[in-house]
Amino acid sequence: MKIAVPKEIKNHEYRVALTPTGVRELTGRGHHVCVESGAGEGAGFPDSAYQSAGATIEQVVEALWQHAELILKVKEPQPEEVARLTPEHTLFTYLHLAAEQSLTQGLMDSGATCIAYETITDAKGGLPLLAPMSTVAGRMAVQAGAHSLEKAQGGSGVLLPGVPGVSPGKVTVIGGGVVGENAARMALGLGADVTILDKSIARLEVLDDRYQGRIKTVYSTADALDHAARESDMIVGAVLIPGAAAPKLITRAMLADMKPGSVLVDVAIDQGGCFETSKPTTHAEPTYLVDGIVHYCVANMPGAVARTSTLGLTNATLPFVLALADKGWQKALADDAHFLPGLNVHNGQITYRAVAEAFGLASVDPSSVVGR
Ligand SMILES: NC(=O)C1=CN([C@@H]2O[C@H](COP(=O)(O)OP(=O)(O)OC[C@H]3O[C@@H](n4cnc5c(N)ncnc54)[C@H](O)[C@@H]3O)[C@@H](O)[C@H]2O)C=CC1
Ligand SMILES: CC(=O)C(=O)O
Ligand SMILES: [Mg+2]
Repeated sequence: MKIAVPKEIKNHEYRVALTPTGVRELTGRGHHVCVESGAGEGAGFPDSAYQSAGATIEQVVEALWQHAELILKVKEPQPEEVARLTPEHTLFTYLHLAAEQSLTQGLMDSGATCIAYETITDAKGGLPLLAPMSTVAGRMAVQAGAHSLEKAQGGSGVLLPGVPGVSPGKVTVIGGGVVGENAARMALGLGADVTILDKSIARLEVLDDRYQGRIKTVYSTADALDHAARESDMIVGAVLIPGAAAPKLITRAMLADMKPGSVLVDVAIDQGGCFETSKPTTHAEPTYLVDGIVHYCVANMPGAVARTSTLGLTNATLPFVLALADKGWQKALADDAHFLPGLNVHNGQITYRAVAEAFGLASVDPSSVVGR
């Protein structure tokens, strides 16, 4: 199969979808891999490393897309990339469509087959291609939030660990999944006073057992959210309803109850964000103020630590990439009930129900598309 790896073009996105190690696996099976010149540079992989692994290097981005059957990316396609997609392409990348109607429409109009990393499942009920980047984003959320608490960043001037004689800062994490647990772990390590809110009692039980009371767990209700807004120095938004738009849990009215200079870190921004006042920001300008509250809403947080993130992401994606290359998308998805929910758009139709529901559109069952 002809496989293409473009250089990512989103603001400050330095990850790459395939490492030279992955190229070696693919070329060893007889596939042809073409990498855009400089695609791996930001993650520490020069063109020469890809060439040594058997890839060809392409300087002209249009030619790279034109000759490809399978396109491997990291971030959702940007408008100029959507314009390059055709019905002959299979695209494998993060999509987060429920947050972006124009992208969804663009992918439908392209006729391409679009498979999202973030809706592939596993036998344990997890999201194995989202989890490594959620781990990174969760760990980064607290360092980004702690920096945002500094006065020069518009923050309240609270140091999360406190000092002897001064109480630590309070961190509330809404959603105790992969992002939430990793954020809480970092906040705990810094010495903050940490609380996790979740709708899942089963998940709160796991966290309570794992952290033996060092992290407080609270069932997420409107009252609990009000309390969190009043008391917290930092709130991390980490909820997910797979494939769907995030619920708005902290409203604009609640900002008035927060301490001035407190910080909201909305990691769930890639699914539209879980705070009413969130809007996507970039690494170039990561924060903004609303009613005196600092908002950090970067939608590609792991891109900033591209070396670690690329290695973590590609470890998880490689088995799926190999299946797509060896079998073609239809058989690869038909053979694997956990890979199948990755299919979001095919031949102009939405094949993931929560995405269609977000826009009041119809969806088709992915099984019917792959003949499963
Ligand atoms: N901004 C960025 O750079 C990145 C963002 N993310 C995003 O972070 C979000 C979280 O991802 P994961 O932790 O992997 O998901 P997860 O599925 O592991 O955890 C989500 C948790 O939210 C809980 N939840 C759902 N609705 C809730 C509600 N109303 N109140 C309280 N808890 C609720 C669930 O019970 C679950 O425990 C996703 O939107 C994901 O796409 C992930 C990686 C990078
Ligand atoms: C999950 C995601 O959107 C990211 O890693 O950028
Ligand atoms: Mg996005």
